Amino acid sequence: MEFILEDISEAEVARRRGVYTPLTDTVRDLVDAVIRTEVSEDALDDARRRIAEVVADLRSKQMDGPYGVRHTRQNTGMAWGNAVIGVRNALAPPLDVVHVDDGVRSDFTLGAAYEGPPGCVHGGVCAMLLDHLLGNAASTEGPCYTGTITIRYLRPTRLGALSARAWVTERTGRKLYAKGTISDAEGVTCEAEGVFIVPRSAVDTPAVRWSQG
Ligand SMILES: CCCCCCCCCCCC(=O)SCCNC(=O)CCNC(=O)[C@H](O)C(C)(C)COP(=O)(O)OP(=O)(O)OC[C@H]1O[C@@H](n2cnc3c(N)ncnc32)[C@H](O)[C@@H]1OP(=O)(O)O
Repeated sequence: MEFILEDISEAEVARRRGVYTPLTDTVRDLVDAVIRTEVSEDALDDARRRIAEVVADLRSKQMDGPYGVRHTRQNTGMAWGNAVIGVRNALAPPLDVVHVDDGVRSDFTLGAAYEGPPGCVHGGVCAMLLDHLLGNAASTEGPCYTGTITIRYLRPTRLGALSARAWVTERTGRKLYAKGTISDAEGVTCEAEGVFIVPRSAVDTPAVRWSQG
């Protein structure tokens, strides 16, 4: 696992973000539209053909593997393929994670693409978001990885406007213990606790700032 130096200015990071964000937002909109469309089957076939053309255009010049986790010389992180926060990943809600006094928080909306039980968020999606947030809270001094995480689902999390927070409760050597919650307007729907570990191999890694560029 290697972090990649993207040797560009902060202004260039912002410029690229401005280019990719609307594209990813449109693809996210496409995913929602496909789930909820009720147009005729002929219209669906026509849509499929036009979308396939766009896919072929995008594939005409492509990197070999995943985007990776990049960072600038100023240590701004560019995890743009990330499943939770990726600027270029339409599968990501995406979460905009904000650092607060006691950890991190994020306000976000989950739509039809995240459904598990009827009208509710898939439990695995809740786990993924909490894993990221707890990991982000624990990664303030450098990257750390989930060792063990436990989720307790207190009641169904309805699709719609949600917020989440995470904070570190304890540190022992390379192990950071963190907790977090997802809440709707009525309060906490699920909570998590986990152990996040700064891997031996990462001790010499330059501390990438664990926030999005
Ligand atoms: C740019 C914006 C992005 C911003 C993004 C920021 C947030 C990103 C968060 C993403 C979170 C993820 O999804 S991370 C991806 C999912 N996680 C992974 O893939 C991790 C896979 N596992 C590993 O790589 C490894 O097993 C590690 C790193 C977890 C541990 O390896 P290690 O470094 O060799 O650790 P080791 O010396 O054996 O053990 C150190 C101590 O940790 C304990 N320990 C070891 N493994 C575990 C474990 N699974 N659960 C509990 N505790 C454990 C040991 O007992 C020991 O305790 P003691 O004897 O010292 O008491």
